[in-house]
Amino acid sequence: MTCFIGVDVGTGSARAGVFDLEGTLLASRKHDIQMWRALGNIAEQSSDDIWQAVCSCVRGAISDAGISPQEVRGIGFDAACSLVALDGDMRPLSVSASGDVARNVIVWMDQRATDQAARINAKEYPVLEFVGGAISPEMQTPKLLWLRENMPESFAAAGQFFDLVDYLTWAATGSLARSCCTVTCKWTYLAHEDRWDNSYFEEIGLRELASENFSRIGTEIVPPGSALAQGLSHGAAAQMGLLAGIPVAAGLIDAHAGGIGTVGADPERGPEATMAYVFGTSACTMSTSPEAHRVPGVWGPYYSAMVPGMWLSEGGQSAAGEAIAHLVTVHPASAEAEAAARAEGLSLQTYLLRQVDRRVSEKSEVALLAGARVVVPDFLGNRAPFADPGATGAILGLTLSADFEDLLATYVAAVLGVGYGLRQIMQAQGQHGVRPSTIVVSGGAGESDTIKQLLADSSGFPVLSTRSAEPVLLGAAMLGAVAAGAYPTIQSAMSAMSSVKARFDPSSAEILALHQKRFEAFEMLQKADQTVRQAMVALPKGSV
Ligand SMILES: Nc1ncnc2c1ncn2[C@@H]1O[C@H](COP(=O)(O)OP(=O)(O)O)[C@@H](O)[C@H]1O
Ligand SMILES: O=C(CO)[C@@H](O)[C@@H](O)COP(=O)(O)O
Repeated sequence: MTCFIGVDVGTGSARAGVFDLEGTLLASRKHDIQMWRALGNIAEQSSDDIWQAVCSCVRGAISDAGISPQEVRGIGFDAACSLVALDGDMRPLSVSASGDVARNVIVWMDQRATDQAARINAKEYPVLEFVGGAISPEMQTPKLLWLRENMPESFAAAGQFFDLVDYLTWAATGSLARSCCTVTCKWTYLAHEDRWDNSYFEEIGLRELASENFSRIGTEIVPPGSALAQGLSHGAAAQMGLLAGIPVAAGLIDAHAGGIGTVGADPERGPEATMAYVFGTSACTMSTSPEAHRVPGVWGPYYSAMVPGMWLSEGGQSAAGEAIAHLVTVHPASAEAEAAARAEGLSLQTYLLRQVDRRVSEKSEVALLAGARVVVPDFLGNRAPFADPGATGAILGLTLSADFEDLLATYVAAVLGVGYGLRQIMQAQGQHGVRPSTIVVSGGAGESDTIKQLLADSSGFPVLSTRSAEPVLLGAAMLGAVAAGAYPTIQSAMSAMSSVKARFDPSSAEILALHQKRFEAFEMLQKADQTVRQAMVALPKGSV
């Protein structure tokens, strides 16, 4: 048999899947990864912990698939866009105020660099035109500047700074090559001109990186799917239970792997008409077009960062699945629901979804269970379309009810809030020429048909699901298949390995009218958040 392995490292877990040449999933494994959180939206991880989780998943998936290591012909990686620091001997280098060497990863959602991002955005650097008009504190150059300013010894001692997926491919092969996807989307590399912008680094305060010719952040920039070095190293092969020398592909950011794993599923429409919605801890909208579109607040346009040769516009919601998880966990009925979920061997969210399904005859009627509760899930700021990292979450329609039905109302309202955020991004993109006609969903929070119907109704766009239950992992495996030469291009792997399974059209006019009203309430509440925050800034320090 000819098999490919896809590895996906999200915010909360690492997963590995074994796929055949047609993209059928033979087996997968998941392993949670550790995260340290602290006040001020600090979020740190350990690259060693992540690597161990990856190796354990790969070993487990091969064993579950019942295949021999000889049958694995290629391996591809994707990961959330966290920043990894290694010292001159390529060992973990702490990025943490705790000094703990294990904490050498600044997670993408960490907002320590908010001031640095604001200072960068106060000037009109040309590179900002290729990140939606404003750099986000989630991206790497503000984070590097934070390190330079707050931990100068660590900054100086660093041997390499990697985006997480480039770290993983280095750990697998020893190659220091960076994927064009990571450096373009998160590090301000200008892929359409094949260059870094020296003056940007010199002016923002990262002069050293430019004067060393970018040797610590990437000098060899390669397309995703390129075969790296001599393939899997002996050391990595032993840890994964694979053969040394298997082709290893340059990787993708996780959202982009979700895009590759889904947007080719409908070959008649093509990637341009189909937008990927990758709904996990965060949510990302991935739209491609042959020409560059500048959409304020939507990241990009990024050249060749997802589908080769196409421009990418990337909208996002920093807290999506995470916002839903947060709200249901803090609800008074959560302990009771957790216990019931545990008894059925389900996660709390899956249990709630099953309970919701039991209460309606049509999926679209689930929206009625939210009653007058409206949620704005901007708990980690608003990534798109407002590029406002200071935005906060809001909830309307609270009463003294604290029972299970009230928890279900909060759950449904939170899912719909994510859907209305998606609708706002679609509207903003549409005004600037990015107009996909359907949305294809991937990610752990978007797996169920009920959620897909709610997304179709709340956004107003038809939603597709793919045959693969694990499209993000599939996207990573496609990279492995391309690196192995099983497919000549990513596009050919996309159309051969994925296909559409089902379509969810927006529901009846009556249901859509309900969503229109709820969307208007959502926007009112979001506006109130902006107004209140502006008022708070005017108050004397310490009074709030
Ligand atoms: N039924 C559900 N309803 C809502 N959210 C869900 C559901 N199932 C999982 N999630 C959310 O999906 C997220 C995990 O998705 P996943 O794609 O694995 O994330 P990541 O790749 O970011 O680690 C979590 O935030 C979890 O709370
Ligand atoms: O920022 C990006 C994509 O650009 C993601 O890596 C980030 O949102 C994290 O994604 P997940 O929520 O872990 O799937």
